[in-house]
Amino acid sequence: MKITVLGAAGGIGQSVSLLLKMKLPAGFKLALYDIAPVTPGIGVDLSHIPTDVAVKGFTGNDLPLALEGSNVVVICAGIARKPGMHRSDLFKFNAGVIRDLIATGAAICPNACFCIITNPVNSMVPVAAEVLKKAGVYNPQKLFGVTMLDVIRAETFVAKFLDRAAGTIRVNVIGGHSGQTILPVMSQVGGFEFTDEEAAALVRHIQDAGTEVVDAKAGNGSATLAMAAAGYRFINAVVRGLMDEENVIECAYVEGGSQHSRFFSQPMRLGKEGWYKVLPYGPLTQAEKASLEAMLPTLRDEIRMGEDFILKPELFQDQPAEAGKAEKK
Ligand SMILES: NC(=O)c1ccc[n+]([C@@H]2O[C@H](COP(=O)([O-])OP(=O)(O)OC[C@H]3O[C@@H](n4cnc5c(N)ncnc54)[C@H](O)[C@@H]3O)[C@@H](O)[C@H]2O)c1
Ligand SMILES: O=C(O)C[C@H](O)C(=O)O
Repeated sequence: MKITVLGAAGGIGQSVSLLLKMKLPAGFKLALYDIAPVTPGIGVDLSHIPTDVAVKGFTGNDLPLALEGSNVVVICAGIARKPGMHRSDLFKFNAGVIRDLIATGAAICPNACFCIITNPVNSMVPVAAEVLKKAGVYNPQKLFGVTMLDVIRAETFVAKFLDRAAGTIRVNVIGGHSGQTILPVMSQVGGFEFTDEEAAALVRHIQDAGTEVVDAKAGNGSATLAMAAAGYRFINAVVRGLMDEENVIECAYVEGGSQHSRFFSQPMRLGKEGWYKVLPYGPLTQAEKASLEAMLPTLRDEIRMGEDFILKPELFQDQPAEAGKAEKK
């Protein structure tokens, strides 16, 4: 099996590539691509780690070589937030990056699973879907927005709050990956009932965690290391599904599993052909139902923006590639 990381020279790209090189099963191939000319060197560097995962870095015009024969394509290419920015401020620049990378993926490895980390995830996945559709190769079961970072944050913060060992708590996070569209389902955390105030404080922390990192890094990027850990957990789940392991369940942002919006994040079973069954996340409390209803207009607008970028490109011609609004809480 072959995994390709696009944006592999970046903060997430290098860290997730290290995890993949160290943890993928023997016999796997790992291809790294980035426009940064250092990428072949990153491949050489990683190749000195004693695991039986063959790794090679590509740059420039060699994107097709990096994608050739790929089963899983991980995309973390593009720009990241600086303090004061909303994820949607990355839209125009990153939408162009996703459009071009996915177009090549559609031509070279149309049957791969495409896992999109690049922000704003809520809009980048619809961009990718429309490009794949135009190319006649769209399979909704193989296109994922990676929302796993919200899940690992939720699991970390809740375990700490409950004074439980890290890694012993499971939390589903539904919706999308920006501000109020991130909805951790606190009412379904096994074995504990939060008060409304406790649940609201934990939800706020999870929703604001990306901004917390952006502010703490003070202009030098956003989350990379926790994202790499989350990315590895998700890619590993996709791979285990492709290898026909049973009962592989994670949350991801996909098309076709929800009545709420065209794309929606929720728990799902992964298998030989990508995800194949979304799973219930349990009954929501009144407060959670209200939060879900409140997020839907934003989520649907962010989805429409991604679709329009491909279907109505004229709408975007006069916009600057990067604006600078404050992140909405
Ligand atoms: N889904 C999530 O939960 C999540 C979490 C953290 C960050 N992100 C997003 O991931 C993206 C990457 O973040 P980062 O911190 O690694 O950024 P980074 O700037 O460190 O790395 C981005 C890399 O992309 C490369 N790149 C740019 N255009 C490219 C292209 N056309 N082809 C190939 N490579 C290209 C750059 O050269 C750079 O190496 C950002 O959009 C960020 O907002 C998402
Ligand atoms: O917040 C960001 O811009 C990066 C990422 O989406 C995160 O949640 O950390």
